[in-house]
Amino acid sequence: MLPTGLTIAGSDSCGGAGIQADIKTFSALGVYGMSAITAITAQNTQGVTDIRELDTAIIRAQIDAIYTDISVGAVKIGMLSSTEIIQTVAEGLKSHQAHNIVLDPVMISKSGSHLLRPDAVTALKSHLIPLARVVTPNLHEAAELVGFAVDDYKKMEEAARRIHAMGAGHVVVKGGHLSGAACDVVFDGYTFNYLENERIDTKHTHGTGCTFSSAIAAGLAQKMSLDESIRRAKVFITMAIRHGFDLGHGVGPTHHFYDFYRS
Ligand SMILES: Nc1ncnc2c1ncn2[C@@H]1O[C@H](COP(=O)(O)OP(=O)(O)O)[C@@H](O)[C@H]1O
Ligand SMILES: Cc1ncc(COP(=O)(O)O)c(N)n1
Repeated sequence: MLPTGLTIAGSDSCGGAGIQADIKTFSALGVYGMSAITAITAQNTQGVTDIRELDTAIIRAQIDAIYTDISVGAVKIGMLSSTEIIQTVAEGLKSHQAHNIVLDPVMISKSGSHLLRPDAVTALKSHLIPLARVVTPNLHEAAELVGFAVDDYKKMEEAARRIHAMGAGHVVVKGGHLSGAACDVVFDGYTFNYLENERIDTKHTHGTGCTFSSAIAAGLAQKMSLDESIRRAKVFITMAIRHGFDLGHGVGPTHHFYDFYRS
């Protein structure tokens, strides 16, 4: 039996982020990928041109269809778009006693489009953060969650502390948007750890957050410890960025299958 992972997220038509990035990541790391799609984006490497939220009944039906038949090793949550969708996903996961939930609190695409309505941040905090084994905000998302600018290591630590107090098991505040090293702050409720890596000089970072969070979920599905899952995810995202490529005319994707194609 392969370990199994479920992504609950939006579809990215150009394949670098969202559901598509998550399933590629699961597959590259040896996990059988499944999906519950929350919204469809018309998107390319230059931007998002349209978004359709799916109705909550079909979102809940996808979650129920999977959990009533299949044992799910870990869940990655990405784009949720609205308060109603957040409530539906939270109720669905609770009713199936879902475990190993990795919450990437996706808010704005790299090209600047809202993937979460600004009024839905409160619902994300009250309904989903308490269900998460780990939450992985970038600097902007951390700032929206805690209400102050997060732009240096001290503020990343303070933000991690506050998000942990909202009920998350672990918090990883990603430093992909810092100047200098690509260093993420990990907080387990007691101590801070730093995942440090040199910054790769590239503009092709479409889907980095999606890929990193689904790589953490893949590790949990494979019964790795959370710490080990986070460390392997950091290696995976670094290598995927290193092999990122020039697709389209804008911000290209990372290469999820860099290792497979090499061999
Ligand atoms: N240029 C880069 N070089 C190396 N690592 C990066 C780079 N950009 C992002 N990362 C890493 O990729 C992961 C995703 O972070 P980030 O890009 O901040 O997420 P998001 O896509 O949510 O904005 C983090 O581990 C971050 O440190
Ligand atoms: C459907 C969808 N979900 C998430 C993202 C965020 O992408 P990134 O990981 O680059 O911040 C995206 N662009 N599209």
